[in-house]
Amino acid sequence: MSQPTPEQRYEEQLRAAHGSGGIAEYLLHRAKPHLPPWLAGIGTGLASLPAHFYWSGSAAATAGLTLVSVALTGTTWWAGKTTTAQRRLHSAITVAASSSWFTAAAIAGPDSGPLPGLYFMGAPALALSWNIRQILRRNPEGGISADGGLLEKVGLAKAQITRSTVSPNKATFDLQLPRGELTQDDASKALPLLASALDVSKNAVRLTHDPDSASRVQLTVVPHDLLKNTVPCPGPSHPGGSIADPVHVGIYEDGTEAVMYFPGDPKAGRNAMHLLVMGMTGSGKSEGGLTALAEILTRRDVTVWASDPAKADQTLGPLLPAIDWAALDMKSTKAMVEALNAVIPARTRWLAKYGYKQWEPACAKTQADGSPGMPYLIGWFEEAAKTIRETDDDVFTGIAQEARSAGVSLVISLQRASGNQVSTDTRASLGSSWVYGLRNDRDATFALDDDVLDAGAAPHAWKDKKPGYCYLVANGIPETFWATPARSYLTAREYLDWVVLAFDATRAAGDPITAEAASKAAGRLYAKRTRYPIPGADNAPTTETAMIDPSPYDQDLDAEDFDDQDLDEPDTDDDHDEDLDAIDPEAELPEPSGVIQLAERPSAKQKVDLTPAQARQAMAEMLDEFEAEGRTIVRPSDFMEHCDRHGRSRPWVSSQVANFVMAGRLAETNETGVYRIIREDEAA
Ligand SMILES: Nc1ncnc2c1ncn2[C@@H]1O[C@H](COP(=O)(O)OP(=O)(O)OP(=O)(O)O)[C@@H](O)[C@H]1O
Repeated sequence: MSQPTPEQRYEEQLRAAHGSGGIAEYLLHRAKPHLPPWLAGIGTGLASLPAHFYWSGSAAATAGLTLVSVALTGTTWWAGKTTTAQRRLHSAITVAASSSWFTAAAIAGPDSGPLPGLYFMGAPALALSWNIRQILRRNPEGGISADGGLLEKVGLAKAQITRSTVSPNKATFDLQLPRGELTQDDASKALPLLASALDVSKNAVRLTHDPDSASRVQLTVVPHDLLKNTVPCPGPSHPGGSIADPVHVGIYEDGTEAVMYFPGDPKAGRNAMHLLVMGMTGSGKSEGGLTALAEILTRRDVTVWASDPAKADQTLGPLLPAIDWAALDMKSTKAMVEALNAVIPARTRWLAKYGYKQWEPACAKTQADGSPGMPYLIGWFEEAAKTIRETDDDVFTGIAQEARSAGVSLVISLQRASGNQVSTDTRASLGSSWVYGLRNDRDATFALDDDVLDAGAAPHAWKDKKPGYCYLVANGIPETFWATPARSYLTAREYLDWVVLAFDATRAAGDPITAEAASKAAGRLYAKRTRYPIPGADNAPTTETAMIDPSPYDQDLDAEDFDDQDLDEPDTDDDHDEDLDAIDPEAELPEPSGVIQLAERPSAKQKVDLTPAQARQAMAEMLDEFEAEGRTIVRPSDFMEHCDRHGRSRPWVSSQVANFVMAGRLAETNETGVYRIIREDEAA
C-alpha cells in the first residue's frame, strides 16, 4: 500500500479531532497547525526583554544587531530563490520586520516610543498572514499548487513550482525537481498520470526539458482542444516567393503558424530538409502533403518530381500540371530514383563551379556567365513503402545522405516507418518528420525520437479519429514546438486548380543540368514524360519534348528496367479513347472562352529573322571584332548585349560560348564566367 502523502496525513489529523474529547480539545487540535507563527511572534517579544537588559546603550550591540538583521533578511531572500516569487517576498518581509523590531527593542527597550504599538499590531498581522497562506495552500481536492497537491499524487512531491503563467487555455509551470533525487525523465514518466489526474487528453500535457539543467523542466497544460475545427488553407503565404521562404502548412494550438523550410540556411545554422511523412490510413497525411505541395508550387525557384506508384493520380491529380515529373507507376518511380541519384553529382558540380557552398535563391537566377540558373528540386514520394518494398530497403539512403549538398530535398510518405519498411540508415538520414495519427505507441517510436515522446508527443492518441492533427519535428522548428500538436490546413480542390493555373507563369522550368543527368539515367521515362495540361488549356496529357536529346543515351538503358512501351499509354486509356470517338472532326470549333498564356511573350525586339546558323556566324564575327579591338578576355555578358539583336535567348548565347570553348576559340580562366580569346597562331 502506498504511503499517505503529507497532505493526506494532515487531513487525517484534522479529522481525528472529531472522534474523541471535548470542544476545547477539538479547537486546540484545529488550531495546532496554525500556532507556529504566533509562537514565533510571542518568542520575539519575550526575547527582546533580556536583550534590552544586556545590550541597552551598547554601540557594539547596536551595530551587531543591525548587521545580523540585514544579513538574516538577505539570507532569506537568497534561500527563497527556488520558491515562488510570492513566498520569497512574504518570507523576506517577515524576517526584515521582525529583526528590525527586535534590534530597536533590544537597544531602546520594547516599551519605548512606537515599539509596543508596532509589536501588538505587527506581530498578529504577520502571524495571520502566514495562517491565511497556510489555509489557502491546503487543497484536499488536488490540482497543481505551488506546494504540491497534485504533484505529490503523481510522484513529484518534492518538485517546486518556481514560476507559473496562466492564460485562458494554457498553463505553464517551471518545475525545480529535487536535485539528486529526480531527473527530467522521472518527470516525463509522470505525464500520463498528470493527464489522468487532470482529466484531460494525453496530448494536453507536455514537458520541455531545460537544456541547461537536468533538474529543471517546464510543464504545459492545454486543457481544451482548440484545433477541433477544420482549418481551411488561407492561401499562399509567399506567392511568387522563393522556396527558401517558409512553407506554411497548418497552425499550432496556440494559433502560431506551422511552417517548414526546405533549403538549408547557413546563417540560421539550418541544413536542407529531408522529410518523413507518417500517419495511419485516414490520418490526413495525403491532404497535408497536398497542402504543402500547393504552397511549394506557388514559388518561383523550385521544381517538383513526385511519385505515387500505389494510387497513381488519385492523390496528386489536381497538382499534376504543375509537377515537373510525375511518376505514377512503379517503373517510372524506379526511373525517378535512378534519376535523383544521377542528378545529385551533376547539380553538386554545378554549384561548386559557380562558387555556391549549398543551394541558395541566387542559384535559380541566370549566372554571371549567362548560364541558366538551377532551381531547387524536391523529390516527393507518396506511398513510399511500396517503392521500398519493390526495390530495396536502402533505396532512399544514398539520396538522403547526399542530396542536401545538391539543392535537393527528399520527402517520403508512408503509413509506418518500422524497421521492415524503412532501413534505420534511411530513417536516420531523413532527419525531419511530420507525424500524423498512428495506430499505437510502438508506431510512434518509429516516427519520433525518444525526447519528443518524453516531452509528451502522443500521435497514437489521435489514431485516424483526428485527421490533420500532426507533430512537426523538422529543421528550423524550435524544439518547444516539437511536441505541440498542430493541424494541417485542408485545401479545397478549387484552390489546388487555382494554384496550378495562377502560378503557371511564375513557376520555374527544369534546368539543363538536371535535365541532362535525368535523361541519361532515366532515358525516355524522363525525357518523354507525360505533361499534364493546365486546366482549361487542353483536354489531354502531352508528352514532354526532350530538353536534351535522349537518343545517345537510350542505347545504354536497360530495356527491362525502363522499357518505354507504355510511355504513350496515357493516350490509349479507354476512357480517353471514348472521349476522342465522341469528337466530330468536321464540327465547327467553339468560340474560345479565354486565352491562357503559357509562357512570357517574346519581346518585339527578339523577332529577328536570323537562322540559327546565321546567328552562330554573327557570334563568331563578334568574337573576331573583340579580338581586333585588342581584347584578350571576354565574358558571356559581352555577347548578351547583342543577343536581342540576334533574336536569341541568353541560354542560347551561353551555349555558343561553350561551343567556342570546345572548338578551342575560347579558354576558361581561373575566374568563373571569364574566358580568354585564343589567337589563331596560338590555336595552331
Ligand atoms: N487537415 C484536415 N482537416 C480536416 N479534415 C481532414 C484533414 N486532413 C484530412 N482530413 C479528412 O480526413 C480524410 C482522410 O485524409 P487523407 O486521405 O489525407 O488520409 P491519409 O492519411 O492519406 O490516408 P490514406 O493513407 O488511406 O490515403 C480526408 O478525406 C478528409 O476528409
